[in-house]
Amino acid sequence: MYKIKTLNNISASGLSRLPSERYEIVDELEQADAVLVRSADMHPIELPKSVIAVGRAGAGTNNIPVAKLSKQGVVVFNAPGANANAVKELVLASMLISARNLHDALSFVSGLTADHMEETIEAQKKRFVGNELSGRTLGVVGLGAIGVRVANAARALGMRVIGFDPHMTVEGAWALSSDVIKASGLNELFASSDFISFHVPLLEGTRGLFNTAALSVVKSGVTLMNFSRDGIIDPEALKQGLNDGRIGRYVSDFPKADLIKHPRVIALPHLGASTHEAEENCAVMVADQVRDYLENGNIANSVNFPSTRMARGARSRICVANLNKPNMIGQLTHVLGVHGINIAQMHNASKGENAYNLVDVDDEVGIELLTELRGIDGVLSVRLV
Ligand SMILES: NC(=O)C1=CN([C@@H]2O[C@H](COP(=O)(O)OP(=O)(O)OC[C@H]3O[C@@H](n4cnc5c(N)ncnc54)[C@H](O)[C@@H]3O)[C@@H](O)[C@H]2O)C=CC1
Ligand SMILES: O=C(O)CCC(=O)C(=O)O
Repeated sequence: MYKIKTLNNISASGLSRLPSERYEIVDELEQADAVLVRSADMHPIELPKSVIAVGRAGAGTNNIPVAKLSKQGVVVFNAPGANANAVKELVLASMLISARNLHDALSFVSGLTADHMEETIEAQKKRFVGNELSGRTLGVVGLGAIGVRVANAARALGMRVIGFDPHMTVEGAWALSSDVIKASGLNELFASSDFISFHVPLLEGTRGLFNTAALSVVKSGVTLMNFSRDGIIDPEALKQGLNDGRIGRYVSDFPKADLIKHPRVIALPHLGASTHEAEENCAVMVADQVRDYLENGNIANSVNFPSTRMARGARSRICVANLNKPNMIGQLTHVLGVHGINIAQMHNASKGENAYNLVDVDDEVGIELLTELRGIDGVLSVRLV
């Protein structure tokens, strides 16, 4: 029986992919083989040795100590693109809310009384006159699963779209509307946009991507949309821009106590991926991936280990995670040879500092062999499935 611990609400459709004859959702982390998580902060959590996989039912993995888990051979999965449409739709909503002053208009109406209501509305509506999106420029920072969808949807609304992503994938480039202008750098994007939307992961290189230097080049009154992570926007630059009006609106999915009441701020409670569809898509994708890893050792959409898949072709499968350094395969196969084990089929792949091997064998595999494999310098984990 595999034991799964959930650290957040995981959609029932996802959990139903783990059949109850073979899977149990447990209360105690100490018993778990795998963890399913959304936004819970896992940095302070010490995972027990029993946990071999973490499935993030979402895109961002900055809430997970990925580098530390890699050293323990724990495979971290996410669900790339599974919630991208939900975020795209909220970005479109936030552009419309900002451009038509809907946030202020709604609170104006909710403060009205029945007395002279119609006259008051007709007299006051000029306070909320807005702009149309068509013809305005949207800058998209990060053209991955979400950014590409946002850029294409904005083009369909008649906007001019300029994008920046130094590491764009070939798939992303194929999916992006050919009308989207490629910015030569962030400054060009910042200087020419009426709306700027951020869709990058929070990494050391993206922390404070929007800072005082960026503020000095933006168009006055620009709308910033942050559905990425709080750390992407430098707090001092943000406050300065909001107070002097260079930032006309800041729409954020990551509210900060000192800014939630600021008249130029529209703060949402991290709602980007909160649709039934996205929650289901993410949970199903990540549950399937974790299941295939637990049962077959296959890896798909891991952020720390390479995608590695091999159809089952023999009696037993040995799964070895190791550091990506010379002579690891030589040492593994040597140990198998010493134990008289013939390899039926084998697959090796690497990703950054880590590598992973699936080794199918027809002979019986004893505990001594597994212990010897675990003893090889650079081996992170060994499993028999
Ligand atoms: N508000 C919410 O509920 C949600 C927020 N997110 C956030 O959005 C982020 C992006 O999500 P996806 O588009 O699904 O991820 P993705 O991995 O498909 O796309 C991220 C893109 O950012 C690009 N990038 C990285 N560094 C960059 C830089 N310095 N400048 C420009 N581009 C850069 C990458 O090349 C990649 O194409 C996630 O990491 C997460 O933090 C994602 C889903 C829901
Ligand atoms: O699960 C959620 O609601 C958060 C989604 C998110 O931020 C992400 O996928 O990166």
